[in-house]
Amino acid sequence: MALSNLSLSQFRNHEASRIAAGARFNVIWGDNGAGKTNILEAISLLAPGRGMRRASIDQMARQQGPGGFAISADLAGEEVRIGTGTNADAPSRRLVRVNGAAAAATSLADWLAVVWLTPAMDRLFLEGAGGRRRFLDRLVLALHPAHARHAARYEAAMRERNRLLGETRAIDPGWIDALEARMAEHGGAMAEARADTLQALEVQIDALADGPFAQPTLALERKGPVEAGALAAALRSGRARDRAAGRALAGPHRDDLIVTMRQKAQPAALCSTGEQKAMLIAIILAHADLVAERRGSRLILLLDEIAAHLDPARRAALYEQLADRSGQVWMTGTDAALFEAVPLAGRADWSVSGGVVSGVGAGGS
Ligand SMILES: Nc1ncnc2c1ncn2[C@@H]1O[C@H](COP(=O)(O)OP(=O)(O)OP(=O)(O)O)[C@@H](O)[C@H]1O
Repeated sequence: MALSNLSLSQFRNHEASRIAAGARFNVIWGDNGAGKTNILEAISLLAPGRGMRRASIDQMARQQGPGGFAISADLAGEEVRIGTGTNADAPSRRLVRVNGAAAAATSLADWLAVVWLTPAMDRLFLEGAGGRRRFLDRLVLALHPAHARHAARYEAAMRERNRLLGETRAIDPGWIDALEARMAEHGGAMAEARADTLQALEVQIDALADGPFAQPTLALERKGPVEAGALAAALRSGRARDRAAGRALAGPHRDDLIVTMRQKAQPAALCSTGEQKAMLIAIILAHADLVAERRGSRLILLLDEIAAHLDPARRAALYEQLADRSGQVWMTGTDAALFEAVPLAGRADWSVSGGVVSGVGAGGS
């Protein structure tokens, strides 16, 4: 599975970019601000969620354009075209189409899995749990496409419960019971999918042992019970506390992914930037193996500025490891020389300047 015929129309600084993507590697280079990351962000929007920048959708249409934007791509070998975007008259409303028919954004996970590493993730282990949870959920989604639907329903029920608990007028307790039952059902499914993913990842990480990348150990820190019945009971008994806090204090929306470097038995936050990045790379390589084993080659990897913080030996090792796996990889950087060691088979290179993309042949040849 790979994206082909990627099209960006009025998206960020791209007026109309068409990319006849390489089946394995797409290497994008250009100066700062050229529009490289914008291409990866566009691809990330072909998956459920807010995309790799978590930007608000109404900032994405090209400022100098007519309003609204469109992104689409063919799924090679599937005769399916997926697309997303907005209309000028409703700039905050994300529309999704599969083969021309309107679809829910969560349904995109049925088609392909998109996982990314971005420079902002250099701080993943140093900042709050939200970023780590989102990273984990991206990995989970690739194995459990229904995770997006469960998360969306869980969050909708939680928001409604938070609102009701904040009301000063008397609320029918049956209404809150129903919302808690919904949170417990979908939250239980989320917890199960996360636990399954972590367990399976651990096995794949073991199999990577002695590779060039630091070995991470993954664990989940939870706030509250996991099993649906116990979660429902915890929500019920926690109403007064949650009312005072203004939000639900127990549930999978507060899970945290805890990463430790095996070799040094050291929390990721204490490791060097390069070691942290190496652990993230080990996780995504192990994850790529897992996805290939369970779902075939449905993975699209977006590696923004991937060469930063990697010495030439680790860079070469990464390209070699990626070449040994299936799935399509998109990489960006400011300098073509950073990608010399990327294999030429299935590779296409693109130079970007001022939002205009030019194909330059594999390896710049
Ligand atoms: N809605 C928009 N309309 C027009 N241009 C936009 C919009 N949003 C962002 N841009 C422009 O896109 C450019 C940034 O593109 P992008 O982030 O893809 O850069 P990049 O090539 O990855 O650069 P770097 O190497 O610095 O990360 C900036 O010039 C920014 O002004």
